[in-house]
Amino acid sequence: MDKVFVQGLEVLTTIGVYEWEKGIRQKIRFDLEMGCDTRAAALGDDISKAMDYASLSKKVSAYAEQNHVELVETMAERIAQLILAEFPVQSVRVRLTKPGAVPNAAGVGVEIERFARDQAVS
Ligand SMILES: Nc1nc2c(c(=O)[nH]1)N=C([C@H](O)[C@@H](O)CO)CN2
Repeated sequence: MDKVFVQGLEVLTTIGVYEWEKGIRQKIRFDLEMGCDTRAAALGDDISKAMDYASLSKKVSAYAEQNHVELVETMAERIAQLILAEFPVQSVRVRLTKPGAVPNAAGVGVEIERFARDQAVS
């Protein structure tokens, strides 16, 4: 499977389980990997047939800035669902890092992978 990726996308948001975290904004970092067929875009050299990583980055940043949750798991899941719903991808891997959240650790976080084929149809 071809992959389009976004590495190290940083967003400031309110995220955390502790009371002191609910009144501040903290940096989180996304590493995103989208499984999709890149051949049509490559063949036509055509952005309209591509999984546009610039547009995807904008949407992910806006969502994460504007929506406040407690757990990194919740944010990662919602971002995965947003990408599956709005972009032509077969799979998405979301790695969310919260740098500096734990003393003496460079980062903590979660990585999930979700598949379009597993989404419910309505
Ligand atoms: N599995 C998780 N553990 C913890 C989370 C989390 O989101 N998922 N969050 C916290 C706190 O918000 C922490 O980041 C503050 O330092 C603790 N454990």
